[in-house]
Amino acid sequence: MLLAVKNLTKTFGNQVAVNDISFGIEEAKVVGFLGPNGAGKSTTMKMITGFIRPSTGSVSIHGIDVQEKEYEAKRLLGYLPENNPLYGSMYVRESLQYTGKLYRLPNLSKRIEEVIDMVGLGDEQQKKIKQLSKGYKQRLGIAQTLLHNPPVLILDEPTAGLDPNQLHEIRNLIRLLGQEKVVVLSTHIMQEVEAICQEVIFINKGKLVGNFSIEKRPEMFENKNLEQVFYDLTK
Ligand SMILES: Nc1ncnc2c1ncn2[C@@H]1O[C@H](COP(=O)(O)OP(=O)(O)OP(=O)(O)O)[C@@H](O)[C@H]1O
Repeated sequence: MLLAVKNLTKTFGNQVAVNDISFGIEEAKVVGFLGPNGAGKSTTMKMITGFIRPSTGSVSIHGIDVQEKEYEAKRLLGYLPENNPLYGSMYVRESLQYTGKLYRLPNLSKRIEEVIDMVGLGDEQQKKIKQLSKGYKQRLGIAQTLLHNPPVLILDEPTAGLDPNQLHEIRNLIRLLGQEKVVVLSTHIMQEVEAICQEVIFINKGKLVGNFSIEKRPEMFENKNLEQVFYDLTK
């Protein structure tokens, strides 16, 4: 199993933000992680990536437990948090060098060239991060998640706030990445899910309420579109 999430629960005080969520992903694909505001998506993603500890439950990547073997597991994961924090005063390349050094990557310059090319940052690579538009900041965020070439990517709202052209390009990139990696992404745009995801996971009020392949939607939900399915599963 590339990604196995078992009985994950997170409580904050007396609020249960994530309530006994389990799922597994066996092969490279793009999986949409969907649910209303406050459903527990970001909290689940933070637990998957070892960013916060679950109250109970476990996550493993390629069989490596994220809590027990944090550093080993993190090498297999790329994480783009919501509102990805970046150092505005760093240059684009400098920030990739910094991330690459944290991972102690060999042949770092060559790898930086590759990811700059992959995410389409070429024309902006000489700039300082604070000079980049939102779309290019997202591209840099994705470049950072790709640098160590992990088999699992967790992307929290990677297309939020992008213009239509940037949306198109970032979606194409995610689709391409999904051919060789597990990509779990959260989004509120159902058209985006139809366009790039092979599987969806719905959560509502901290609980998993649906997990199915996009292909099966018509037969499972009487030809309802994904927005109607979203409404039915989370109302
Ligand atoms: N550090 C925290 N302390 C207390 N409550 C928190 C904390 N982080 C999240 N929560 C609560 O947990 C619940 C789930 O939040 P989460 O951010 O995971 O939802 P989400 O599905 O990602 O929402 P959105 O779509 O709005 O980003 C919310 O009620 C939120 O207020």
